[in-house]
Amino acid sequence: MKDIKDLNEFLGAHFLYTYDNGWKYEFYVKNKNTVDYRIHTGMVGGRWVKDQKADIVKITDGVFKVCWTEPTGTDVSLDFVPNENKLHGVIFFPKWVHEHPEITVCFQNDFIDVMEASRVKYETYPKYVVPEFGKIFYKKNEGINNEKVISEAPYEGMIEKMMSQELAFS
Ligand SMILES: C=Cc1ccc(O)c(O)c1
Repeated sequence: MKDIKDLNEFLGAHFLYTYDNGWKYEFYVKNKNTVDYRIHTGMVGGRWVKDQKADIVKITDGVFKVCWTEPTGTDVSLDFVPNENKLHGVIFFPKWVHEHPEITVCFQNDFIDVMEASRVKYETYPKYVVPEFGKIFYKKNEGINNEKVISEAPYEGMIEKMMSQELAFS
């Protein structure tokens, strides 16, 4: 991906990054109000989501904010600085996700009813807030509404496989 400046260049971006706490995430900016993501490692490693509605804006040249609230009650705010291969993310987990992360480790789209029932059944407060810087180690524009970018569950070795395929095709 070349250096980008405007929102239209951010749409379609596909990123892999590692937060400073070691958590590895994959993120696809599917279109102007939708994201897909996969969580490779961390408290909810194994979770993946398609078609999450989000607010996506340009803050200034080359700096973009993406934020949303999830069916679990988790709120997320991400600031991407792709030209510097970095981001800052804040995840606001409800108490229940911190205490029962395994309930959310699934393809969420097939379990929206479980997420909504859990957020009613279990406690929300105090929230578990995780603010972290992260380093982007892969970035590519895949075009908008590309269903192939995030299309299967994360598994051990997936990132290494993706990176080796990328090298082979570059
Ligand atoms: C909880 C979802 C999510 C997705 C992508 C990220 O980078 C996050 O920090 C959280």
